[in-house]
Amino acid sequence: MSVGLATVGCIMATRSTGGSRGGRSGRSTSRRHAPQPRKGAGAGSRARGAPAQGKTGKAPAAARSDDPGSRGIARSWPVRAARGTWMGMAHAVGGATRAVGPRYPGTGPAEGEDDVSKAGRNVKDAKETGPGSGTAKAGTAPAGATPAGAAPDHRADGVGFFLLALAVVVAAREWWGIDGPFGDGVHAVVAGTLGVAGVALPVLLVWIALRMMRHPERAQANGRVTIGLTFVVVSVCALVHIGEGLPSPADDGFAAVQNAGGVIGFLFATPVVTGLTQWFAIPLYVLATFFGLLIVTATPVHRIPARLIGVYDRLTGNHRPGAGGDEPGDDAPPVPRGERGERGRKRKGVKGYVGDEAFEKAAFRAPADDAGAGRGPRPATQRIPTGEIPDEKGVTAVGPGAVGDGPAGTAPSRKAGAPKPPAAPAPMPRGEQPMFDGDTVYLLPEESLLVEGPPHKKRSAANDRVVESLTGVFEQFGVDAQVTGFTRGPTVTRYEIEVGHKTKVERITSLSNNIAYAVASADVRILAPIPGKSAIGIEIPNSDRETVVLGDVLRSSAARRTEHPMVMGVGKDVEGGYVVANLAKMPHILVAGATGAGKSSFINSMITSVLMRATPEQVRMVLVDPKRVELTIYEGIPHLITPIITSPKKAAEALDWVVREMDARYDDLAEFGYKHVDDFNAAVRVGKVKPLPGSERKIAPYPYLLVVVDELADLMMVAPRDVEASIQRITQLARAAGIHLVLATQRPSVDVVTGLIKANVPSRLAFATSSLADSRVVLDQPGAEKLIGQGDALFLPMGAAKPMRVQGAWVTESEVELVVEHVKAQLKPVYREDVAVAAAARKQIDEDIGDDLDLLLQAAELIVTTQFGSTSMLQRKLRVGFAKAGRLMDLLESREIVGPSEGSKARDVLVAADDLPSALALIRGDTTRLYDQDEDDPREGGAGSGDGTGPQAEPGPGGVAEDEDEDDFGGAVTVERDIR
Ligand SMILES: Nc1ncnc2c1ncn2[C@@H]1O[C@H](COP(=O)(O)OP(=O)(O)OP(=O)(O)O)[C@@H](O)[C@H]1O
Repeated sequence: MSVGLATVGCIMATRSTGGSRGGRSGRSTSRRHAPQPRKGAGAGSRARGAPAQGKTGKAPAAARSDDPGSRGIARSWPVRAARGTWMGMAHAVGGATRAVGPRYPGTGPAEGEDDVSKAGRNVKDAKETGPGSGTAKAGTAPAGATPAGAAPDHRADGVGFFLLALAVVVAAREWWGIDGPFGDGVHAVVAGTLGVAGVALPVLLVWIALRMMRHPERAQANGRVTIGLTFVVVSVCALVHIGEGLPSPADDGFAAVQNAGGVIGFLFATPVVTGLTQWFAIPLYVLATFFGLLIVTATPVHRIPARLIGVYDRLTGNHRPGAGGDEPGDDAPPVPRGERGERGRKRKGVKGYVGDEAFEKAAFRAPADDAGAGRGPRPATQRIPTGEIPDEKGVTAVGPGAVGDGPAGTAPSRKAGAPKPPAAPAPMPRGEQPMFDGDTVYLLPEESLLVEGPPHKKRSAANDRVVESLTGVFEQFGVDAQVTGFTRGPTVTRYEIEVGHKTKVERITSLSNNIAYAVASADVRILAPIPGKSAIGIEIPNSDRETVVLGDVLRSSAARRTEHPMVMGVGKDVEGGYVVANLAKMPHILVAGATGAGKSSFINSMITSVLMRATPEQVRMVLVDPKRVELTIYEGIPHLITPIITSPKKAAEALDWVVREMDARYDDLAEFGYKHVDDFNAAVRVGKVKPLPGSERKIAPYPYLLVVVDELADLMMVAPRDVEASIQRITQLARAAGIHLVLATQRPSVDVVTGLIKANVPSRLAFATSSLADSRVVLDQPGAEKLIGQGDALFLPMGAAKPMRVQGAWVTESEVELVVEHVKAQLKPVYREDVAVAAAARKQIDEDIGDDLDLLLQAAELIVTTQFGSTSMLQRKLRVGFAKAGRLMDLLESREIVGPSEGSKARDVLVAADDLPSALALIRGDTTRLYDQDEDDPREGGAGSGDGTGPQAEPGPGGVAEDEDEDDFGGAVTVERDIR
């Protein structure tokens, strides 16, 4: 526990703004060479840290601007003393300011932080230095941390203190009328500049100062506030000046200007009124004032009503669920990226992301004329509470960046000299979630780490040749049809054919072999008709195909439109639109395709997308890689909750752990009355979830858990029943618990992708399959057998009626390496020990069963469902010998599933068919599942009703969802039509 507490307090997730926004070089320089001071490190340590930059020959901008010492300017002692005194006073005032009012991680010791955690944090601070920071001192931040924001509270305190002093000076003259040459000078400046509005200046200065001191980390928000206030001040001065009759210094004297809108009022009001009359000027400046206030309060126009309700609730103390009043305001604790913008929203779907398309729907398409890549919100620097992972039955919850001193839970690192991973904390009572106190700064990887692809071609000579060939075929066979156009995708082009008045559509479909012959391609796919169009589509592979790079997909507006951490870049559709999907909305996906079709590449893109967009405290992963080669590159990333699992047996056990984790989450949801983990997290973040009386538990948000299995067949070979049962249980319930499965297989046969798995994994992605039968297993329809490999896929997200053809996004190994290097350099993984512990515990229970668990489960299921306790039936159905069947029967008897032997008669079956799940759970030794799911488990309701879209409630793939919009692939997917 103490180690857990010592781990981390909060992470500042910073999304770099890309090269175009500048500062990139400075940032990366500092990442590699300039360990920045952690919060709390004194100026001295900052100065000491700076020389470490010496390798590059110049210090990063942030360090240079922040630390005079780094500029090498020798200061005399009086200057240093004055500066030290000023900063000391400023920091004392700043600290006092932060100590007043609600606290949140990042601006001081969190509530409840104990000495141990503080001490632990200091240990961590001392240990954590970035790679390459050979000279880094204790107390320096991990490399890459807030270069521009080194000790933001120190700087902000200095500025804030100055503003406070200024406010006092202005108030002394403007409010209390202190006379004298100094006072007159102040009045001349204040009233001369702002006119009568200068009276409000002290209030404004105090407000800005307090804000800077209380939220030093919100550099960006402070910038926004400054812009908004500028609008307000200028507009108010202009309005006052108009109201006072537009005095001018030349005609009416400077005193008249001072008594009106000041120089600002004069400069902004006079030209507008002269040019456009005051009937235009007054509404203009009223609007500008209003606009400025919206900027200051970060209120989009459509959120004004919700904000007003929020203000009302705050004033009246009214706690309205889902209303703005309870939501974090500008001055409330910062909310993690992806969960912002929830103020004032009524709950509909997943709270906190209402209005976010990727959350509202499982799949969505952006219109073709959607703005291009590079637009949309760019996640900014922010501080977020670190990912404390809740535990199961006392499961230790540990988060990234923890530093311990024991060997347990060590993170295997492929890099020589990589920092030693921390020890896992001691187990805690069920549901306990240790808080992470202190500051850890985490930067999301820069987008520029992912390369840009070539611009998309809308037409090429190859397309013209195909049009000629198609026309030739129609002429040759006397079919009245013509090519009316085409849309070129990266891999295939869809040619649109319109048939003549009396021509049967079948005439075209029957020509498919001739068309394939004419265009010299075996992979011709005919859509008759193209959904939503009176035209036939003929998809023909491009002889000059293009690679879709992941970087472009993630930079597209479709991806930027949402900040959801589980949004991934899928690729491009057949019209060249970018496709992104929200894994949380899938909520589980089956990825299948023949060897070499592109599954692993897809999984790489998926994991890289998550690494690019999500902090370890937002998303944690369990990676299962029985092939042992595909995912090893991710070993040691802080998003991992357990080392990459390569043994199929262990993988089956890990799935079992996921079930337990899900159960633990559900217990919390039930206990605190929330239906979805997002609701729970939002409530935790605003302090609405309080530990039960007498409990010392510290409640923290749950991260999403992404479980990736890169070869389901290997798991199904070792423990089919167990794996199937775990998958079934996870997929049925896990959505509301924030747990999502990605199952990949190159053997989409019915023994691997069983009916049970299919029924519960609603989203499917089929790469080229080797047979039509495989396509049917994956998609419930043919089509995948005609795909051309190398990332060409049919994507059928949950709720979609028809699959969309996409070319999967491609990310090179070197890009992945860069991203992985970036995340690993910042935090070390902290593994959940209970994954292994649960497995060990189970082994003991199963000792007398030995390797027969799976057979025993099948036997129990057979006997209970048929209510017929016959050994020879077991022999027949399970294809086992007499001795084995007899042994199974004995085991079943020992577990009171069947009665004792009655000679040649069948044994009594003691368990009713309805109680089968409990009986199977008993055999597995899983006591947490000993309840009747259908009747007693409060969790069932939660799952289905989290947002009303549990897998069972949804139309499955192939099923037709109501309101199906052709362009709206069920909601998990966005397609952006800006073609690049
Ligand atoms: N999206 C893509 N864009 C371009 N090329 C791709 C894409 N996906 C896969 N490829 C090409 O296909 C090759 C095989 O892909 P990948 O390894 O992902 O297949 P796989 O289905 O995982 O095969 P296996 O099951 O054997 O691991 C890659 O090495 C690459 O050359």
